[in-house]
Amino acid sequence: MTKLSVNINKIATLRNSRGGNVPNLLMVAKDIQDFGGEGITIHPRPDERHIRYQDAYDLKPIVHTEYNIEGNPIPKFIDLVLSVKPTQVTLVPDAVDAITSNAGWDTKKHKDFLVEVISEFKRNNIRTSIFVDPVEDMIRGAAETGTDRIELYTEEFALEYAKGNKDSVVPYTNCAKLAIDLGLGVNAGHDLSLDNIKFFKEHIPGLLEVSIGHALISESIYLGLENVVNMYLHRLK
Ligand SMILES: CC(=O)[C@@H](O)[C@H](O)COP(=O)(O)O
Ligand SMILES: NCC(=O)COP(=O)(O)O
Repeated sequence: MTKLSVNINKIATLRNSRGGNVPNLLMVAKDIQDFGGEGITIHPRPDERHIRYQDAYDLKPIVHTEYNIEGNPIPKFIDLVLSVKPTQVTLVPDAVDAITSNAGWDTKKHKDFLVEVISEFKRNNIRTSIFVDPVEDMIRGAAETGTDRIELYTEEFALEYAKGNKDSVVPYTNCAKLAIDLGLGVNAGHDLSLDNIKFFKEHIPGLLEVSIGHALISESIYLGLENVVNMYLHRLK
C-alpha cells in the first residue's frame, strides 16, 4: 500500500500572501485527513516563506495520521524536529536560496554528517528518510547512513513523463529494487501529479509513501480538495 501524504506548503504560501489566517492551515490539515489523506507533510524553510516554524508545533495535535517534516538539517531545523517529534523526518540538502528542492543528497560525500543526524533522530524514535536522486551509488550510500527510508526525487521523471518519455521511470524502478534489497523503505516525491502518479506507482515496487503538494493544491483549484485527495487515493490503490 502506498500512503498519500499531502504537502501543505502551498496553503501556507497563500495564507502568508495576505498576512492573516486565510486559508486556515490547521483547518486544511484537518480536512485533508477527514477526506482520506494518510499523512501531512510540511517543509519549513529558513526564511519561513510558507510554513513557519510555529506551524510545525501547532500542527502536532492536529495531525493524527502520519506527520512528515522535511528540510535541510541545519541546527534550527534539527531542534525543531526533536522538539515536535513527528512520525518521520525527511532530510533534504536544499540551499537557503533555492526556489524549491532541486537535488538529492550525495550520500557518499556527506556520509559522516548523515550518520550523525540520523542516529540522533532515531534515538528520539523519529523515522528517518533521505531525499536522493535515482542513482544506484547514492542508494548504496544511503544504506550506509542508517536511514530507515529514502525519498526518490521525482522531478526528472515528472518532466520526462510529461514529454512522453515513459522510460524515464526505469532508474527509479531499479533504485527502488536496490533499496529494498538493502533493507530500505521507499518514499517518493516532487512534481508528482494526477497525470503521472498511477504510472509511477505501477512501476515502483514497494512504494510506501508519496508526498505531493504543488500539483495537488493546483489541481484542487479546479476540482476541489476533497475530490482531488480521493482521485489520488484511487490512483494509488
Ligand atoms: C523535498 C521536496 O521534494 C520538495 O518538493 C518540497 O517538499 C517542496 O518544497 P517547496 O514547497 O518549498 O517547493
Ligand atoms: N517531498 C515532496 C513533497 O513534499 C511535495 O513536492 P511537490 O509535490 O510540492 O513537488
